[in-house]
Amino acid sequence: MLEVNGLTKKYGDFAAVKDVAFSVAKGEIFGFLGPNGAGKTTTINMLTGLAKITSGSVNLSGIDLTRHIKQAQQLMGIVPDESNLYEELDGFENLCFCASLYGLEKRMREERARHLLSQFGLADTGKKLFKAYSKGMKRKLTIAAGIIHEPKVLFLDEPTTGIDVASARQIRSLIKELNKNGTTVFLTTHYIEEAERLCHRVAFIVGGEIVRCGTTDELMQEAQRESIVQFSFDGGASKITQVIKVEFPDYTVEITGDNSIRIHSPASINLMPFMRFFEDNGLTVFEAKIIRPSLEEVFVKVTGIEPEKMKKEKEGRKK
Ligand SMILES: Nc1ncnc2c1ncn2[C@@H]1O[C@H](COP(=O)(O)OP(=O)(O)OP(=O)(O)O)[C@@H](O)[C@H]1O
Repeated sequence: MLEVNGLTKKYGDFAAVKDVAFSVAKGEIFGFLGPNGAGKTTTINMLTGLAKITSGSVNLSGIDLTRHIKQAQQLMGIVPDESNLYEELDGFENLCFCASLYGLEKRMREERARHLLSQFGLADTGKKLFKAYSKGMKRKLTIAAGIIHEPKVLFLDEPTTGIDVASARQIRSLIKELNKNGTTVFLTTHYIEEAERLCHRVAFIVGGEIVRCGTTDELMQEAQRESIVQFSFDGGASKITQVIKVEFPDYTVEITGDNSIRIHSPASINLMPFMRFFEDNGLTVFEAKIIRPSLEEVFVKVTGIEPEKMKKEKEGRKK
């Protein structure tokens, strides 16, 4: 759906985005994750025709963006981080106006506007002026406006930054729903949990460069230095630990609760011998869970950037 090669943006001598390459498949949610000033907005602006490309190529569904931007924009929904809607129009009017820009006829645009207001939980506020909306409501209406013409690809710049937790959760599930219904999504975020929960594939961007790119599973494998399995069972953990250490001397055993332990190994762990062992010792296993590293661990390992710092910087700036 989207093929990007050698994408570069220079402001004078300063390269904000350097030789970036990636592709997004149809039906994917692809995320750009990075700290302040990493080049996320600059990239999304180039991909959507809002900023001039210094060099490189972008191909959207077979259309060369540098040559046919208007044609490509028909396929795009664009949701900037700062809303571009009109303060003096109400919710319904804003949506109808956006629909008219895409050439939808009156009956169709009113139908779409009503449908979207209801889908985004804004049906009661359709007659309220945009300037009277809360931040969360503003963001939701801006997203609704971005999909008024049912785009094939939706570009979202920091969709949940600076809004309340409940609205952010609602927006994430709306994005998932849109994606389930066939919309390909490209988003930027500085929230690691958001990238982990929402995206099929993620690129880490730092200093204008992609430093890693892959599915969340692929990225996590990199931080996986050992295999870990957690067993929960109906017996005392400390007592059985001594026996396990004798029976399985090659594994490290860690007590994680009164009735749970973790087995660590540099190689992959075969569960069956452990299940048999618990059974032979008269214990019932409730759960055997493979413990994986989080995307946060991977991000810190690859970039050396502390996620909390990244979040605080951003939240501070938005206030
Ligand atoms: N118009 C401009 N002129 C000069 N430099 C710019 C301009 N716009 C952005 N930059 C610089 O380009 C770099 C990337 O900025 P960009 O806004 O793309 O980062 P970002 O990852 O979106 O950051 P944030 O999360 O803070 O929005 C930054 O160093 C920024 O200062």
